[in-house]
Amino acid sequence: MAHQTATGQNFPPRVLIFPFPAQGHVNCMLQLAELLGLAGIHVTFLNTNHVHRRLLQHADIQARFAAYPGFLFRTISDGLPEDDPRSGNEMRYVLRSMLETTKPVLKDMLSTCGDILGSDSSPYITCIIADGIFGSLANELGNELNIPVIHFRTISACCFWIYFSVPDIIKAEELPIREKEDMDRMIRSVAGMETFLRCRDLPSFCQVSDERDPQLHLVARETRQSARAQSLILNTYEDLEGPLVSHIRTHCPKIYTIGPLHAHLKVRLAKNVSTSTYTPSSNSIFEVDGRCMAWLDSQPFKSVIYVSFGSITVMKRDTLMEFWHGLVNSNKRFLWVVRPDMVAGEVGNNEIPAELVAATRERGYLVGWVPQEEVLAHRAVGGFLTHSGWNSTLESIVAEVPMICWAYFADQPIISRYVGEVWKLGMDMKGVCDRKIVEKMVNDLMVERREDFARSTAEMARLARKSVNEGGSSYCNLDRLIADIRLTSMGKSAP
Ligand SMILES: O=c1ccn([C@@H]2O[C@H](COP(=O)(O)OP(=O)(O)O[C@H]3O[C@H](CO)[C@@H](O)[C@H](O)[C@H]3O)[C@@H](O)[C@H]2O)c(=O)[nH]1
Ligand SMILES: C[C@H]1CC[C@@H]2C(C(=O)O)=CO[C@@H](O)[C@@H]21
Repeated sequence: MAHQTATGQNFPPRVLIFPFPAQGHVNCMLQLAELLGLAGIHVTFLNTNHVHRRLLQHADIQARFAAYPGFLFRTISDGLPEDDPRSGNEMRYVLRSMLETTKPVLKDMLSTCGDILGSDSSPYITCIIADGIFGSLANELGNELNIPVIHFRTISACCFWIYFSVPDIIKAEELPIREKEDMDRMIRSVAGMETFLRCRDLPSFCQVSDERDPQLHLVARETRQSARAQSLILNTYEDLEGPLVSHIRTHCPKIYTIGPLHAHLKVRLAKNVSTSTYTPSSNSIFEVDGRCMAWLDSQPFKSVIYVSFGSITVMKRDTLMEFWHGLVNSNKRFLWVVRPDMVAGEVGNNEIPAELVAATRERGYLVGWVPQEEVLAHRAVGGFLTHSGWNSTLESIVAEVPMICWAYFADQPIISRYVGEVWKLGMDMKGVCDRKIVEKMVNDLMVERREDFARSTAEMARLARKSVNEGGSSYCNLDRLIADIRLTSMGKSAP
């Protein structure tokens, strides 16, 4: 369905997709972009210069997205110097910088979008799908320019709901957390989580000792902005987070749960005749090293624990060494992603003990970045030691791989609580890292409790597959989203 401008010309809808510039956000927003592209919607995907340069370097995005008529990549500055670290806790500064600098630039681009953000066949942005963490910025732009705004929040519904409930938690005097307080203290004021939410499970930005903490207020404020957007997209599925989504619906009535997006995309690509000749490939901003797949091929069935802490985590060398000793002492085979920028530079002894080197040579494999979906789907992988990023969690669920969760920051502590306590898909190590705990948990996951987890992971994966296949909740919700984008685009014309 095309929309008609004041001059009577017909153009297809054009959606501007604008992710926060981190792997976990860009990844699933590119998956959504591809799904919209498959439906014939024209997309302008707006990356920061930094992310776009890395995507061009490490992924085949240009060729892949050229298959979708009207698909455009455009870039914008994140306001930081090129050599800014953009990892670990520094990511908070990327967010701050963008909230401070992006709006006027983007407004300018949108006001002249016939040239900059559009193409001849669809010159105007008819709908904005912005990362929900840019909630206020997107809503303001939408209001000023009269463009409908949809938020896509790339975190789990459980984390979204806690951010949304921050005013209630403060009102109930359950935040802030006083110094030296018992982190096992229960938080009772988040609806639906009364029986299992402890201080230590709160997203890191909520674990504050001062209720005026700017980080706390930033995430709460941006999250609440989603109630003012036209609608909200979540990368989750009803059988996983339905009860939480119902709570969110009391404030944000129009929600599309369309995940797990990576599995959803696979289903829709397989159905599409014109794209069935190619398989979905990487959206990586790191160089993918696929050589570990041959190593996995030579390992026994479900014998390998896969270890990865995602794209942002930075840890001290001491923590890395605890993981390493724990993995080696578990006597299990391991495949471990150690990004070149993952270990915080520390002066000191950089020598690796001989027993670790020998054991790693015998039954381990260290690599800078892997094709994670393929790794998790490999028959040799029997467990995942993860930082509990939301994409990794969904990928593990779909692959039926049980998890050990070591949370680093942001939404990860609440995801790890859900994995361990609610969904029973693995064990929650939280932020503690001790070689004895690593060794014990790896053995529990891979041996002692293997059968229990095999049942729960198989069931949750079955429900995930059901949701993204024809007739499933995520499948139907995506169709609804596409229809709504077409409808709201009608009548939208030049700015
Ligand atoms: O060697 C690797 C390691 C990871 N990945 C992929 O990288 C993505 C990582 O995403 P995620 O697991 O969500 O972790 P982060 O990169 O840490 O993502 C950020 O964004 C997520 C979505 O908002 C949040 O849930 C996280 O807490 C936040 O840190 C996943 O798709 C992985 O498949 C690879 O392809 N190869
Ligand atoms: C650096 C973090 C700021 C917020 C982002 C986020 C979110 O709540 O949307 C989750 O984790 C991090 O990627 C982002």
